[in-house]
Amino acid sequence: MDLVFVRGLEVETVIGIFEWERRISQKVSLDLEMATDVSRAAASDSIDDALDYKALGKRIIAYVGASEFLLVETLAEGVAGIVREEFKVSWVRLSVSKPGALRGAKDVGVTIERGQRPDH
Ligand SMILES: Nc1nc2c(c(=O)[nH]1)N=C([C@H](O)[C@@H](O)CO)CN2
Repeated sequence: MDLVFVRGLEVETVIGIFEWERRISQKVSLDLEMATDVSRAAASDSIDDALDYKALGKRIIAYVGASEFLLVETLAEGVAGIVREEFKVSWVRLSVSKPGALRGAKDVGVTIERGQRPDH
């Protein structure tokens, strides 16, 4: 199995369960790993045969930036759905973190996996 990954994708969005959080934007950071087979793209050297991380990143930035979820769980599920349905990805592992949301911790958040992970 091959992977295309995106690490540390930072987006400003409205997110959080507290009243003060509904009035501000906060930074979330996303890490994605997506199953793919890079051999066709490697053979053709064409972006048309590749899982385009630029197009994917732009779509996620637009989605996350416009969202107003309470929980990082809901945001993660929404992003995973877009990756799987719009970009035809069979398996994705996705972390959404909210840096600084917990005093004393560098990072908090969730990691989810969706879809069938291909055999190695
Ligand atoms: N499992 C979760 N726990 C918490 C979340 C969340 O989204 N998922 N959110 C909060 C607050 O919004 C917090 O981030 C504010 O600092 C608390 N726990």
